[in-house]
Amino acid sequence: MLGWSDFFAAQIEPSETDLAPRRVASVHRARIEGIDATGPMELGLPPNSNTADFAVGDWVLADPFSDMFVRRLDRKTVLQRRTEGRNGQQLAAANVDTLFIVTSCNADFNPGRLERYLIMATQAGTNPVIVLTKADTIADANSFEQQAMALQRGLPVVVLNARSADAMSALSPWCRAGQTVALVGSSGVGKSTLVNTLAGPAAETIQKTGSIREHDAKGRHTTTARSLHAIAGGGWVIDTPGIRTLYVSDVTDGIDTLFSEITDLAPLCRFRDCTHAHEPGCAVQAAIATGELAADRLERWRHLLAENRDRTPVSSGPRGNKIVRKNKY
Ligand SMILES: Nc1nc2c(ncn2[C@@H]2O[C@H](COP(=O)(O)OP(=O)(O)OP(=O)(O)O)[C@@H](O)[C@H]2O)c(=O)[nH]1
Ligand SMILES: [Zn+2]
Repeated sequence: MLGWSDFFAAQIEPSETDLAPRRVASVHRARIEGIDATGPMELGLPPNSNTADFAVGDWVLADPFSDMFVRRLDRKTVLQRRTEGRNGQQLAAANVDTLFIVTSCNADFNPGRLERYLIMATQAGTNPVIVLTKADTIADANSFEQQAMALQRGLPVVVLNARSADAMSALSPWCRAGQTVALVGSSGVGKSTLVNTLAGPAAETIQKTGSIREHDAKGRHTTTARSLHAIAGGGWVIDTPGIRTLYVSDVTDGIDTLFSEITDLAPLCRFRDCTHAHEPGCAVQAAIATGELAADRLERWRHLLAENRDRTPVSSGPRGNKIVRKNKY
């Protein structure tokens, strides 16, 4: 239910069996909303807690009667976005199994941008899937599909018309019971259309029963939108504004995975610290000379490495978002 799995169940201590697991459905400045099999509820937070420590998709343990928050469970995956503020990272979504990287069969298609999304997905610990929308608007989507497949080894690529009923079945392998998906991509590529297709009638039901009416600090009535939606068949889709566009920083592992054909060649270079730029005996340059590796691919690898170096704070501690950080509760 709700994406609960052994990974989370195993974290519950014997003393915690009376507590209720709840999933974070939306995060606001002063409060968070949870959801369980019985429906949505507001989660009570201890004084001085910071809602920025929570992400949509988090699993928490709460008192089943008061809905008081007790403890957040370790995350399986976490998607973060870089910000100018405080510690430079903002939580976008947690426990996302599959990230649909959405682009369309037109001018939006940009290998460089897709590579950034792929890096981010790997870094967060989620499985990327490229979703190519608007296949119905061109005669042959094959060249887009081929280009997308060339981006990373073993990368699933789905070509579809987001507005057709087939879109649901095309994406269903990643939306099974207990699975959580999220979508990223630029404006207008069809993310909302896909969320509607996936969450469809279920989203409306939740929206109807779920919109919590309450008083904000000034005593006004506010209604808030949920960011976690049920998919027919038991999966969940996270759709928060914060997750729709994300940036690259501190992503060395993701870059290595994305450019594995370059990473694999590096040990064959004469110099161990070869930059693959001008050194003699460079296996990467040799692969470019034979046409085995595309020169623009190496160029983008170099660019992303440099960008990552510039943007990653030196004192950032253990690398990667994948590492479950000790939380303060
Ligand atoms: N023909 C066709 N139209 C599509 C397809 N996917 C989306 N559209 C249309 O493209 C427009 C933009 O789609 P949205 O779903 O709003 O795009 P979005 O990614 O959510 O955009 P933002 O909300 O700005 O991030 C809408 O008019 C959709 O109906 C598709 O596969 N084929
Ligand atoms: Zn080299």
